[in-house]
Amino acid sequence: MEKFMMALDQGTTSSRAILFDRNGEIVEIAQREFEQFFPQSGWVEHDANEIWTSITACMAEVLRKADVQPKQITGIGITNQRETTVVWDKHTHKPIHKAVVWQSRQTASICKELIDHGYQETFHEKTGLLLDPYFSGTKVKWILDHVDGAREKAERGDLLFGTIDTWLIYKLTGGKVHVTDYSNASRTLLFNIHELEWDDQLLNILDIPKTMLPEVRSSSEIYGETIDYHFFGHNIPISGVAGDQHAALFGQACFDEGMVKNTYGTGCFVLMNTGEKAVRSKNGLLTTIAWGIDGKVEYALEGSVFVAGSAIQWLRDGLRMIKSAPQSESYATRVTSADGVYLVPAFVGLGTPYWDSDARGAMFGLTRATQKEHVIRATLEALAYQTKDVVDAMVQDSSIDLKALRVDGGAVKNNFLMQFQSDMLEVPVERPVVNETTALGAAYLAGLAVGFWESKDQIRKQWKIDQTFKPAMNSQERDELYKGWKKAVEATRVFK
Ligand SMILES: Nc1ncnc2c1ncn2[C@@H]1O[C@H](COP(=O)(O)OP(=O)(O)O)[C@@H](O)[C@H]1O
Ligand SMILES: O=P(O)(O)OC[C@H](O)CO
Repeated sequence: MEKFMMALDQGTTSSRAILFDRNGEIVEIAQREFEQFFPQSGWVEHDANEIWTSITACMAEVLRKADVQPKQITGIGITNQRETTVVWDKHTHKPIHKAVVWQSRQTASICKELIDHGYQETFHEKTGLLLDPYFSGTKVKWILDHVDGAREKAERGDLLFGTIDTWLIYKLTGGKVHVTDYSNASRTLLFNIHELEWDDQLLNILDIPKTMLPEVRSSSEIYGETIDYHFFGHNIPISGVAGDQHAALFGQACFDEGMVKNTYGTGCFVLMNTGEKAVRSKNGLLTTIAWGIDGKVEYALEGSVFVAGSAIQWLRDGLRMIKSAPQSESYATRVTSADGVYLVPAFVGLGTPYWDSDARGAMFGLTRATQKEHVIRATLEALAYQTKDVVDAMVQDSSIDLKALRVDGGAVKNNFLMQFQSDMLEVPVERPVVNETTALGAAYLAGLAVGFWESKDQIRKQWKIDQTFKPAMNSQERDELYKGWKKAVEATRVFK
């Protein structure tokens, strides 16, 4: 009987269940979108129960579509939108508030207060992160401060906290297992990434009881089994967990120090493997745990760009210049340049390396000759410029020269973007055959723990290139274009 691994990829806008075979190839996919809640300007929330039901629906659907029985699933790997925060009652298993999503800015004033108290350095030193509403710690505090009676319940030990991986494992195991992995813990602002434990000082500052926190485990081991009624009478081991960007780094087989991947989805997330060294950034990068496996953790440097593919959605839904995201490519290639137009998509502020949450989007260089083709091209180019900003910071911080960039995510189908990216970075851009690298990474982590795959070497061999884009632009043109981008970003930041 043929066996498979199942990956659950719980993303910001949709949930997916994907079956992989032993070659790391996709057998079947099921996907469900779920509702986004925007209760106030800048706030983003999800219904954690809807996330759970979307996942169980995907699990059932993928088995049905592939005509695969639960007993053919050797293990489950979970990967998730990171930082998004759920707090639930451990007796009823019910969330006490909507999940506060990573994009949500509702804890901006908590962060500002902590910065004013001079805590930035303490948090940065211990967690590798910044005091920004992006991370979970201040979201947990916000829920405890805002939900009636929550703090008393938390202090009595009745509430549990989890990122989405933790929430899904808890539900899949019928409330038996409350765990997370190193990669997800390293995004909470509560975890000491050097000592590898929850940090009492940070918990005190944020007033979060330790009893709420999950146990932190490696990214590849058996955490527990699904209870049988979720799986039609069969218990399946859950054996791999990683945050989605970390799983993508793993799925791209970036196992060696200096290897870099960029995922072009809603945002762009660039991660560089820095091996067993936690490199401290001087340029606004985050230091994060890539994964824990084989008894040790490895680290990564990360640059987070908040708006990337969502700028293409804005061209489609906001400006109505295109009918679909792929159409952006044909418009962009109808002109030979953006003709001096720059679009800075700082719609929710700027992430790495600027960390300017007050910046807002802007367009520069317009003339009477500007056409929509130029605007569309400038928007695609902005994804590549933002990536270059991050990669330049990474090279400086790590003193490692970039040899190639491995890419994945929805927007990498855009050949114009990939070529322009290679031109800007002056290195080959490598697009793999399997674009669902995040899910593949989770499947690999889970598969290694249950012997479905033998070793990282085997995985390395399974990684295959679909297309390599090589730099073709002359250096003077490139430097001039990039100089214009830098000027545009500066001007954007002045206008607030
Ligand atoms: N051909 C394309 N060119 C440019 N952008 C694209 C293209 N296809 C998809 N996208 C963008 O990619 C994003 C979807 O990628 P995906 O990896 O599914 O994102 P996420 O996991 O963040 O939801 C969308 O924001 C969409 O605008
Ligand atoms: O759900 P995605 O793919 O947009 O990823 C979200 C990131 O994990 C946020 O840090």
